[in-house]
Amino acid sequence: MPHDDHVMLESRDLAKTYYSTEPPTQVINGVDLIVRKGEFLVVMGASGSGKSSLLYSISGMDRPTSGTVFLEGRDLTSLSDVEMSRVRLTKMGFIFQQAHFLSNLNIRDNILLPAFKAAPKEKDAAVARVDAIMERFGIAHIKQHGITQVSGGQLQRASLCRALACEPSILFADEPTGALNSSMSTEVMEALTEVHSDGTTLVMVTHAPACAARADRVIYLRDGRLVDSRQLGRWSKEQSTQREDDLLAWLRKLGF
Ligand SMILES: Nc1ncnc2c1ncn2[C@@H]1O[C@H](COP(=O)(O)OP(=O)(O)OP(=O)(O)O)[C@@H](O)[C@H]1O
Repeated sequence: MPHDDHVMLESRDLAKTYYSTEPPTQVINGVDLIVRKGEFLVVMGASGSGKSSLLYSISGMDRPTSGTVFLEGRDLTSLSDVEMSRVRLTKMGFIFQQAHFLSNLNIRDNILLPAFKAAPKEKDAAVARVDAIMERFGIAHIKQHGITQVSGGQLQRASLCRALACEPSILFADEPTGALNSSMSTEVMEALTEVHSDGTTLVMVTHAPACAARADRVIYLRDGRLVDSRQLGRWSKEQSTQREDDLLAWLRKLGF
């Protein structure tokens, strides 16, 4: 099938079974998904429905058991581990619930690490880029701080800066606000909304309807199957309450 230039990521008949359990657990079951360039897609579903497993399988953090994943038309499932690592480093950004920063490095050096690894000969350019990103997301003043000297919201904004340091085509976020209080959560969602407005494609797993309401589209998983999808269109602050109410009504119908 020829590649459609508007498609960033596509999975076809994706399945994932964990064989470490007895009996093996099939957690993703025949997921066909298309993420368009510039789209902000949210994955929702009950706990254990397979959201993180889907995110890991489509982002090359884990290998699906069967099916295919294409990033801008390139079959990721056929890549070697080394090739896949390179794609993750240069084309993808990741944010998790916890920051996973090194405690012996300050915030800025943590953010710089992947950029230095991706292009060791272009360190000056990486420093300039990272300084600009930190300025933009309001954390330039904590550059030299250790990771225990900043708030949870600042640390997640630092995670976002690290994820953006290599200018990824697509950003994957797994419960990025899961460990934050509501004001810090809003802070991080504001930053993600900005990243999306810049044109970055975003795929985010969340349990929080208020965070999901910022997406262009929400998909719903049940027992590893994609059972429904809701198009929300572009987020705007004025319509945020209405969007959240609509989304909640849809989620309740699905048994969320
Ligand atoms: N490495 C693993 N080995 C075995 N089983 C796993 C593994 N990772 C996840 N599972 C199981 O797969 C199922 C789906 O897990 P997953 O984390 O993808 O769901 P989720 O929807 O993201 O859940 P939550 O919302 O609680 O984070 C769960 O039953 C989980 O226990």
